[in-house]
Amino acid sequence: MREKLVAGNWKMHGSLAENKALLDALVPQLASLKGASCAVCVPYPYLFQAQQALQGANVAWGAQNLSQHEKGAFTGEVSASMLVDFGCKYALVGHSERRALYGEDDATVAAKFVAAQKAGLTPILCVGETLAEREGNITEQVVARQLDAVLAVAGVAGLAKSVVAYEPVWAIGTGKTASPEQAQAVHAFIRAKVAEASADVAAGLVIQYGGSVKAANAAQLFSMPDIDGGLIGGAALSAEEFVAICRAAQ
Ligand SMILES: O=C(CO)COP(=O)(O)O
Repeated sequence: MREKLVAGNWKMHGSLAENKALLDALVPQLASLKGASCAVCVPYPYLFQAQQALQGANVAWGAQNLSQHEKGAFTGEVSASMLVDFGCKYALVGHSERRALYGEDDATVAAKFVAAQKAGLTPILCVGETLAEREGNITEQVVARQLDAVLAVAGVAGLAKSVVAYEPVWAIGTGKTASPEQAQAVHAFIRAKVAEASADVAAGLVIQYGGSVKAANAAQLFSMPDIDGGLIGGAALSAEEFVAICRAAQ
């Protein structure tokens, strides 16, 4: 049985003081979380603070991106091994904001996925369609293309050691959450596609939903058979909201 994972993506939010208040609230409230896992993916400058605050706690941590390169003359970039130095367990790869705003194509995302795994990180591979793609009825084609790019370089064995997050772009930050049925349909498609390569990997693959998940809608989303938790944006910045969402995953 898959254990649900709820991960908070803080995006470009936070300060040392705000983070301390949030992390100091999360640690005790999530200490009793059972039957589900949780994590926070913080901006690079706060990885040390997260490591200090969460060491030994029931909350893992990770990054929101990484370089596809191991080391070298890549000014401003951060490597997978640097994330490991700060105790990261996870690294988001291919978030729609990276794809849309920073031109990350499928091949780059796939290379980041491999780099993360090579260093021992668990990549959280973000996939999802834009509103135009959904309205054009090509959601499955888009998600399949994004998955195929990773399968081509990492294989289904690589996916086995990863998490997939389905995040319809039109639901991110908009308050327009996908209905549980809409999300379940794409999650089932993802699982069926992976099952073409390996039924075992598909059965064990954690597929998170992301896109305006809130405490009020989390339980209904997480009740769907192929939704294994959530990747949380705005609601992750509120201890009360994030704890409630994590508890809904138990
Ligand atoms: O992008 C997301 C998580 O990676 C979702 O953001 P929201 O929860 O704010 O819609």
